[in-house]
Amino acid sequence: MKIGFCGCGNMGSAILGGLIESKIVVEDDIFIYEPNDDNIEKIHNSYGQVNFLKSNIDVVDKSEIIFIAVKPYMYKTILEDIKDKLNKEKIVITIAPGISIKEVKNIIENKAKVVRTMPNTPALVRMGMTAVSFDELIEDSEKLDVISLLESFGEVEVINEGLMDHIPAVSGSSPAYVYIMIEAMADGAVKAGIPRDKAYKFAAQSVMGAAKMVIETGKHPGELKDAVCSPGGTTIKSVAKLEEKGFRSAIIEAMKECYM
Ligand SMILES: NC(=O)C1=CN([C@@H]2O[C@H](COP(=O)(O)OP(=O)(O)OC[C@H]3O[C@@H](n4cnc5c(N)ncnc54)[C@H](OP(=O)(O)O)[C@@H]3O)[C@@H](O)[C@H]2O)C=CC1
Ligand SMILES: O=C(O)[C@@H]1CCC=N1
Repeated sequence: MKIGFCGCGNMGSAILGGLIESKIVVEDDIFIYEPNDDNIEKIHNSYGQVNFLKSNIDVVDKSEIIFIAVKPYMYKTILEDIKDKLNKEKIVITIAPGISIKEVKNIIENKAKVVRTMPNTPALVRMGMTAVSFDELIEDSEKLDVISLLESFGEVEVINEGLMDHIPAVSGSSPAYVYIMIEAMADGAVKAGIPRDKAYKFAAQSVMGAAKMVIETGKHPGELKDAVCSPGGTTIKSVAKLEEKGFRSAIIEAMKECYM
């Protein structure tokens, strides 16, 4: 499978890293156009055999599946640039919030098949969460190929495109909320005298373990929370303080802001 990247910054590099680490694609079959020299250097230092090309058009020419990994406002220009190199054998994968399959198909004049996704940066460590919606023209075998590709860097859920605008809040953007929480937990630990490097480890490992408990036990998060709260113990005191400070509603309100 020949995979192209039109742009390869934070999210493109995370997908690239996941694809290469999972070995679903070899470096030699990856084609990238990326104008930022710092990003090129970083990618080159990690994955020396990937092919850097001179334009997005060259990337499309060489690739079967193409990730458009640029900022949303650049999509229109880039899709217009590449459209003459597209054909029905090629699949364009979008990763931007707020851009529908229909809009993309209109810009490229229906010349290729389109897959809309919302990934997240933990793809880099193959712990990504990707939502995917398909163009109606995509055949079942092509859907399976795309899903396998996306699964190489994490979990995948096929969803109705009508829900796609709500996915950044819960998975595309949500790693940022968790990083803030880990940072805050580490600051609290440092305040109490725990060395900073250890503080990050305690905080991050606890977040990862708690997430794994939700996924692997299938228990309701509230039940898992109750199991941590001993009567009259330490946890219920911090839980009460979180409720007093509006922890839950802060998250729900933040998610509303995320909606495009
Ligand atoms: N970051 C994230 O967690 C997530 C991002 N996304 C989506 O991914 C997309 C990319 O975001 P992100 O990776 O964060 O952004 P970045 O800015 O990190 O990456 C975009 C890259 O595209 C490069 N670029 C600029 N112009 C062109 C061009 N004409 N052709 C090709 N590449 C170009 C940029 O270079 P330069 O720096 O020089 O401008 C940059 O390196 C966005 O649509 C975003 O919404 C989706 C899910 C999660
Ligand atoms: O902040 C953004 O707009 C992108 C989309 C999801 C995560 N990052």
